[in-house]
This record gives sequence, structure tokens and C-alpha cells, in this order.
Amino acid sequence: MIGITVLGSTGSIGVSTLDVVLRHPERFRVVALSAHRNVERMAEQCRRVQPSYAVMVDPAAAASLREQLADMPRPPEVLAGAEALETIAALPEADYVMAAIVGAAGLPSTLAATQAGKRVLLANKEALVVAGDIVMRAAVASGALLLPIDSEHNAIFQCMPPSFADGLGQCGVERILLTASGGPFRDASPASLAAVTPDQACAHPNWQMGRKISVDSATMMNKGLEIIEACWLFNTSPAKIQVVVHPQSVIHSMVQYSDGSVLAQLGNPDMRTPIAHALAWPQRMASGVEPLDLFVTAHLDFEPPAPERFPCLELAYRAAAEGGTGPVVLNAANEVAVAAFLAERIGFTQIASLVERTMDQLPAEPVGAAGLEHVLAVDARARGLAEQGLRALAA
Ligand SMILES: NC(=O)C1=CN([C@@H]2O[C@H](COP(=O)(O)OP(=O)(O)OC[C@H]3O[C@@H](n4cnc5c(N)ncnc54)[C@H](OP(=O)(O)O)[C@@H]3O)[C@@H](O)[C@H]2O)C=CC1
Ligand SMILES: CC(=O)[C@@H](O)[C@H](O)COP(=O)(O)O
Ligand SMILES: [Mn+2]
Repeated sequence: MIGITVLGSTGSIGVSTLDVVLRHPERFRVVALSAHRNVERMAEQCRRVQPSYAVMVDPAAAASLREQLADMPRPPEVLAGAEALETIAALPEADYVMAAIVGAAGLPSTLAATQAGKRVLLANKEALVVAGDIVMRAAVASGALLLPIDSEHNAIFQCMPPSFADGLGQCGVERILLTASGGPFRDASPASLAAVTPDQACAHPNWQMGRKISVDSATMMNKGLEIIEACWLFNTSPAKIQVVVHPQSVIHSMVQYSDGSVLAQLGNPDMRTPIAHALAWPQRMASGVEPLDLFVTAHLDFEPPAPERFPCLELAYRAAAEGGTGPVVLNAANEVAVAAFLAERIGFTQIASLVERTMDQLPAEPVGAAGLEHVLAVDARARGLAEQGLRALAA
């Protein structure tokens, strides 16, 4: 039996993970679950999968969960607070850890799982964006296996030669073709974007996802974060990654080789495929996803991204080029801006303005010997400046 901890189990990726895991009860046992404060969904999940531990980051939510589960014959041990995430990420009985917390809040637990040498199923892209060097070094030191869950990176992993870690050039890889749907505003006029609502921005044409990543897809910041994520996972640079807008999200990304071959991974847009891939790797197992019917798909279209509509993509290229703490500031400012947009405090186009303003105020510097401590300090400073920026926008 493989023991698995699911960090962020109440979210979109967490729910899909439990769906796949519960299809294979002979193979997996859920050891621990975590959420921020969604007690109702966590209580339902605990009754269904009977984990040994359940973490609620919010202490009041933890108290409420304990009460709600008191009638279970063997209720899980309910832990409270952010530190408990690191505890369940490193449990000896957890062989695999699904890292599916949204945002930089997932970094400490993703890192704890990596340091503990787990198979880490990495959905939490922000952890690599803000601390890619630290996480990748920790994986080398502990022998942890990082398997990408992000659909594009999972596709790239599937199309890479087995020896890709030796260097892409050495194994004949010319470049990565990173697909992007273009989101709900792919065809919108730049002038119309100022007035779009959170619900419009979250209405992704192909994927059902949490609200933060849905907004990132609409601004194409998601693709920017994914370029940085790919650089860390595949030890390459943005120059070797071409963004290809592919509105159907059927090809999940491609790898181009020096002999002219292009390998692609295709499938219906459903995250249970990459989740099942990473759970079973190097084998394959059923995910519950409908097989792809190319006669229904019929068309696969491709176009270059439109920079005038998607300034966030350019800001991500800038942060990647700056390196060091550049991506930390980019990500922190984006998290503040997206939360403000979802709360209707700013407009859609102000997301990019706020990120740019924060990056201008806090120039990138090398990550020093303090490592994670330095990253977290810059993250906090950038959030503070972005909050000030919000107040300036409101004045
Ligand atoms: N959804 C998708 O299809 C894809 C997602 N990803 C990545 O996967 C990650 C998760 O995305 P998604 O599932 O959409 O997100 P959701 O918003 O749906 O879920 C987020 C999860 O994280 C928990 N959470 C939120 N804030 C905190 C916090 N501060 N501390 C601890 N836990 C917290 C939530 O708990 P609660 O429910 O209590 O709020 C929930 O369990 C993101 O990094 C995203 O970029 C990547 C590719 C595809
Ligand atoms: C499912 C997934 O991996 C998302 O990151 C997806 O890629 C979002 O779609 P966009 O291509 O629109 O950003
Ligand atoms: Mn993706």
C-alpha cells in the first residue's frame, strides 16, 4: 500500500486527486488531508477516505472539524496551523505527497516533502517560481522525485527523453513548445478588458480550476509562471521555451528535437490524467478520463500570443531575466493583485499595473545564503508594497 498525503485536498486539484486515488483502493491509502478553512468539504472527505490526520490551517476551522467528526468510530487527529502542513508533508507513513495548496503559502510544505525525500506530485507551481533553486537542490540532496502535475509540464515530462536531466542539448532537445489556451479573453479587444468581472475572468474555456489560477489564465500570468516553472523542472532558460496559443487545450505541450521531430502529449482537458500519470509513474493506470475522440475534436489551431492584451506575460519574462528575487516579487504582487480583483477592489487591467509598480519598487537581488528566510522576507516586503499600491489606486 502506498501512503499519500494530499495538501490542499479541498481544492480543485485535491478533489481530482481523491477521485483518482479512490479508483485504486488496493494501491493507495490516504494518510493525511489539509485545507485552509473549508470545514464542510473537509468533513465530507474525512468520512469518505478515513485519513489518520486532517489539518485545518485556520484554528477555528480545526475546532469546528473536531466537533463535526466526533461521532466517527476512528476520527482523524485534527491539527491546526500552518506548521502542521509541514508535519503531514514529512510523515514517515506518507510515501507520496500531492502538493496542491494554491500560492506561495504552499512553499514550506512542498519543501518539507521534498526534504523528506518523498515522491512529490507538484501542482503548486508558485513554490518553484519563488524558490526553484532551493526546492530543486533539496530534491537532489534528499533523493525526492518531483513529478509535475501542471498539465503542460506533465506533458513535457512525458515527451522528454529519459536522460533529460543531463542537459536538454545533450539529448537532442531543441526547445519546449509550451501551449496556452489564451483564456477567456483570447479574442477580446484590449479596451474591453478594463470592465470584465471576476466571474467572467474565472470562466475558463476548457478547464475547471480554482479562482486564483483561473484569473492567472485570463491575464496569461499563468503562462509566465509556467515558463519559470519549466526552467526549473527541465533545467533550461526562457529562450528555449516558445509559448504557442492553442485554444482547444488538447495538446498539453510539445518537445521539439534536433532531427525535426516534435513529440506532443494529447488528451481531454481533465487534470485526472496528469494526476494518474504521476501517481502510477513509470506505469500507467486508469484515471476516469474519457478517451480522446479526434473526430469530435476535429480542429487543432495555433497562434502566437498577443503581448498588447497580456502584459503579465511580459512581466514574467522580465522577472525570469532578472532572476534572484525577481520572480518572488512578481508572484507576491500577483497574488495580492488577483485577490484584490476577485474581491472587486481593482479592475482586471490593474492587476498588471500593480505587479509592474511593485517590481519597479523592489528591484531583484540575488538570493543570499539565508535562502528560504531571504525569499520569505522579500515575499513579505513585496506583499506590503503591493498593498500600499492598492491603497494608492483607491485614493
Ligand atoms: N486547478 C487546476 O486545474 C490546476 C491547478 N494548478 C495549481 O495547483 C495549485 C492548486 O490549485 P487549485 O486546486 O486550482 O486551487 P483551489 O483554490 O481550488 O484550492 C486550493 C487549496 O489550497 C488550500 N489553501 C488555500 N489557501 C491556503 C493557505 N493559505 N494555506 C494552506 N492551504 C490553503 C485551499 O483550502 P480551502 O478550500 O479551505 O480554502 C484548497 O484546499 C495551484 O498552485 C495551481 O496553480 C496547476 C495546474 C492546474
Ligand atoms: C490545467 C492547467 O495546467 C492550467 O495551468 C492550464 O494550463 C490553464 O490554461 P491556460 O493555458 O489558459 O493558462
Ligand atoms: Mn498549466
